Amino acid sequence: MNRAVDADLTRRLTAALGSVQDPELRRPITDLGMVASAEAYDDGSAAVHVLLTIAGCPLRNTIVEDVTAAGTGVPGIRSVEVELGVMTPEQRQALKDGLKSRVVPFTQPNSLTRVIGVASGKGGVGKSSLTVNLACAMAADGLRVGVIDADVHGFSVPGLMGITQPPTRVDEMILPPVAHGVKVISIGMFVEGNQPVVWRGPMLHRALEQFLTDVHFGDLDVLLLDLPPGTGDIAISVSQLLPGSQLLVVTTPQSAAAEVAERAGAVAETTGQEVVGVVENMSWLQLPDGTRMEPFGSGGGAALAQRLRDRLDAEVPLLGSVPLEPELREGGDAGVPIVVGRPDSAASREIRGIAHRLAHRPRGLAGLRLDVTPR
Ligand SMILES: Nc1ncnc2c1ncn2[C@@H]1O[C@H](COP(=O)(O)OP(=O)(O)OP(=O)(O)O)[C@@H](O)[C@H]1O
Repeated sequence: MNRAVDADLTRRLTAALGSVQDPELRRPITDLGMVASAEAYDDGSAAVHVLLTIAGCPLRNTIVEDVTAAGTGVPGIRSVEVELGVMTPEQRQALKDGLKSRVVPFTQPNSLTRVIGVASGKGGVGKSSLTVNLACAMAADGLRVGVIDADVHGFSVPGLMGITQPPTRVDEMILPPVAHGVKVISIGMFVEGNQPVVWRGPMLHRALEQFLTDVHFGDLDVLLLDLPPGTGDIAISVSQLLPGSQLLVVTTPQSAAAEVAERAGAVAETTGQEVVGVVENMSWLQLPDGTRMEPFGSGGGAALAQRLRDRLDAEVPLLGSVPLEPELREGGDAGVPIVVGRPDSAASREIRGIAHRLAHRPRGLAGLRLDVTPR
């Protein structure tokens, strides 16, 4: 057959499969290792290989129907071929072990932690710098805050926070180092020196899952995730592992950057996540004579918020615009975020305002598990 894999459609298919639950185990089939492969093609067809736990699974028809319905529910996919296989004894054992240990505390019905993924369309717009500064500002405000550096290919959070010590291990549990009142975990704490991480989708998913299950953050008010730039596998994993999480989108005032960031925000359309707001970074530079220079133009943040509002049909505010300040970069290089080292600077004041608005924005119910039974 003359068809080619469509990567974007495949991501949407994978995200959609996260909504299919195994009828008996009541967990997403993607979490249970039941999806051996899933591919969507440029002719609108898709193929999903599902591994059943046992050969004569009585609920196989339900699974096939649910997978087909989830797949054909993705705009652009017209048909889904479902191939059924059976798990090997090893795969079944892994599933059983996983069911025992894999509990993500932040998705439990009684969890009060607000989880916010910080996303951007492309690299270098200041996503990581804003993540750590927002975290420090919230911690200074008395909130219990954790940060997961999910930008596994370009981890930078430990450096920005000045963390050099490795996490402490207690048996299976990992205790995150604390800096400036914030608990931080990063893949950078587990690799030797400055080695690049060359993991692909499933390993990234597993790494993130391990951070969420094995790292003991204790009770948190807010958990921020520094996501990799773009709309890759991690964004999908986050929505699957943390279905109630929200997204904060960072852009520069440049219109091209805002357009690219719109795609990152639009991932929310597929995953059903709430976009909690937009932050514009590098908005202006204050010159010594007091005038403002706008090296990256203006209006990108407001335009992006408007486009996301139209696209998602939801309220998406521009939460703030942070100026370009050399001290912000210097603070990052020194491991002392600017809100800690230079709290009176214009950038610090703006970031504190954003942190405040973010922490006090009412949390939507999208993706939350409610303890009610519909009649
Ligand atoms: N408002 C600002 N003023 C001055 N420098 C800034 C500002 N925001 C970010 N920077 C600097 O810009 C560079 C890129 O920022 P950062 O690493 O936070 O971006 P990023 O979007 O997380 O990039 P990546 O996704 O590639 O890691 C850094 O050197 C940082 O210090």
